Amino acid sequence: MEMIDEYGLCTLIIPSFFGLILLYINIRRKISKASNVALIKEHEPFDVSLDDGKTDVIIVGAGVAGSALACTLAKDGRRVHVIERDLSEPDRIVGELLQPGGYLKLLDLGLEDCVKDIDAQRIVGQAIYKEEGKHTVVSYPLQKFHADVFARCFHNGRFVQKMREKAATLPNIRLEQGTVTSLIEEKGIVKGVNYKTKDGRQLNAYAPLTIVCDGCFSNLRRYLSNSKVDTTCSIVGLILKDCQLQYTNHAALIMSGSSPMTIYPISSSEIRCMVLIPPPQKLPSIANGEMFNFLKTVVAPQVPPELKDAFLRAAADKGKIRTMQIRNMAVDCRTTPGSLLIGDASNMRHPVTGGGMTVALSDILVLRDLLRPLRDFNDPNAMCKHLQRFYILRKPLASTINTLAGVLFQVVCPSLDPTRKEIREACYSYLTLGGIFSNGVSAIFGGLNPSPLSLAFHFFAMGLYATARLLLQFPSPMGAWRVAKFLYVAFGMIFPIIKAEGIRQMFFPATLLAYYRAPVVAQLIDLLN
Ligand SMILES: Cc1cc2nc3c(=O)[nH]c(=O)nc-3n(C[C@H](O)[C@H](O)[C@H](O)COP(=O)(O)OP(=O)(O)OC[C@H]3O[C@@H](n4cnc5c(N)ncnc54)[C@H](O)[C@@H]3O)c2cc1C
Repeated sequence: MEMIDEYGLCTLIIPSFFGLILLYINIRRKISKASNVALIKEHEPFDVSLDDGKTDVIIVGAGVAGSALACTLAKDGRRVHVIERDLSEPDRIVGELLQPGGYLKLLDLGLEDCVKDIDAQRIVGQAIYKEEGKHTVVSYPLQKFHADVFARCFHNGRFVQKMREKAATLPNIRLEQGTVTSLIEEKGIVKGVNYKTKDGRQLNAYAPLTIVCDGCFSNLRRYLSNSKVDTTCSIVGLILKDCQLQYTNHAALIMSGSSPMTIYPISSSEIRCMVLIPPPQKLPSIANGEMFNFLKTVVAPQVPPELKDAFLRAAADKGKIRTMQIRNMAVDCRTTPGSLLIGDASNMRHPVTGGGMTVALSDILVLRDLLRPLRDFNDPNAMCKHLQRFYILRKPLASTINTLAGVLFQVVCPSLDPTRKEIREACYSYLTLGGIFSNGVSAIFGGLNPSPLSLAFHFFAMGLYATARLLLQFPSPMGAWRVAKFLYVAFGMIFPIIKAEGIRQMFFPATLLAYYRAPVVAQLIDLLN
C-alpha cells in the first residue's frame, strides 16, 4: 500500500513539475516575442571560438573607438567579433589627453576603470602662453561635477590596452588579431569582412552588422565614405623627462613664435611636447640633423624656461622623436546597409583641442542608444534607415568640437597678416576676461558643454569684443576699416568649417529628424541639454 502511494505520488508530482517548467518557458518566449524591445540577457554565452553565423557585429579595429564599442555592445548582450591588426600595446603619439567631457562619456559607458592604474595625470585647465612671457590660466568649470570629473593625460597605449583587456574578459566578445583587407558586399549589402590572420591565413567573417573603426589611416573608408581627407600640418612629438610644468595639473598651449606647441604630462615622470609645423613649413628631416637644428634654434626659444633643458635633451635624442601628418576630414558617409563607419575613420579634426576621443566616445553612446531597442540586426535595409539618424544625432557634440578645433588651429598658427595677428590677440584677451567668457569657451573646449549655439554665442561675443577694442584703440574711419577687415577674415576662418559640418545638421538637427519617431527626438533633446 505504502509502495503504491509513493509510486502514485511520483507519477503525479514529476510530470506536473516538468509541465510547470515547460509552461514557464513557453510564457517567457511569448512575452519576449510580443515585445519589440529585445529581452537580451547580459553576457549571453556564445561560443566565441566558432564562426557559426551567430555573430551580431563585426568590429574592425580595437583602438579607442573599437574597443570601447566592443565592450558597450557586449554588455548589451550582442555577440561581437573584433578584428584588430595588432593586439600588442600601441606606442603612439595620439589620444593622450581625455577631456573632462570625454571622461563623462566613459562614465556613461561604464568604462571609467580603464583610466585607473595607468599613471594618468589629473588636468584641471590650460595655461596659455603668448609672446613676451605673457600668459593666462583658464580652468575647466568643473564645480558642478563630481570630484572625479577632470581631464586626464596618459599613454594612449595603456588606455587602449586596458579597454582591450576588459573586452577580452567578456564572454560574448571574440577578440582576434588580424588585418581586414576588404568588406564582403553582396547586392549592395555588407555581409562581413575578408581578413588575414596573424599566421597568414585569409579568412572571411560574417555578421549582419559590420562597424569599421580602423582609425585615421583607414583603408576601408573608401567603401563607405565620400569624405575628402585634408592634410593640415605636421606634428613633432617629444617626451621631456626630469622637469616640471610651471602650473601643475594644467596643460600648456604655447602660441608664441612660428611653431605653436601643446605640452602636458602623460605620466608622473614624462611630459609630452607636441610641436606643430604649420604650412608652408616642411617637416625637417630627423636623419640628417635638420630636425635637431630646427628644434634647437626655432622652437627652443619659445619653450618655458623650466622645460628648456629637458626639451633640448629630448631634441637631441633622434631615436625618440616622433612625427605625424595631421589630417582633417568632415563626415560624408554613404549609408550602406549592413555597415557603419565611426571614429577617426569617419571624421577627423585638428588635435590642438584634444577632442577626438571625446567625439569617438560620444558617438558610441549615440550608437548604443540607437541599437539598444533592436531585437536583432537581421534586416539590413531597415537597420540602415534606422542608423541614418546616427549621423544627425552625433552632430551637436561632434560639430561643436570639430569647429572649435579648426578655428583654434588657425588662431594659433603664426601669420604675417596683421588682421590675423589681431584675431589672435583678441582671442587671447577674450580668454583673460574670466567669468562666463573664459568659462564658456573652456566648457566647450573640455567637451562639458559642446553646444553649437553656445559656440556661436562665443564667436559673436568675441567679434563684438574685438570691435570695441579696435574702435577704442583707433577711433577713426581707419578703425572702422580695421573692424570690417577683422570681421571679414574671422568669418572666412569659421564659415568654411561650419559649412563642411552642415549648417542645418549643426544648428537645426531637429528639422532633419522631424519625420522620425518621438523617442528619437527626445534623445536629441537629451543630447542638446
Ligand atoms: C597627433 C594626434 C594627437 C591627438 N591627440 C589627441 C588628444 O590628446 N586627445 C584626444 O581626445 N584625441 C586626440 N587625437 C585624436 C584621437 O587619437 C582619435 O580621435 C582616436 O584615437 C580615434 O580612435 P579610433 O578608434 O577611431 O582610431 P585609433 O585609435 O587609431 O584605432 C584604430 C585601430 O584600428 C586598427 N586597424 C587599422 N587598420 C586595420 C585593419 N585593416 N584591420 C584591423 N585593424 C585595423 C589599428 O591598429 C588601431 O588599433 C589625436 C590625433 C592625432 C593625430
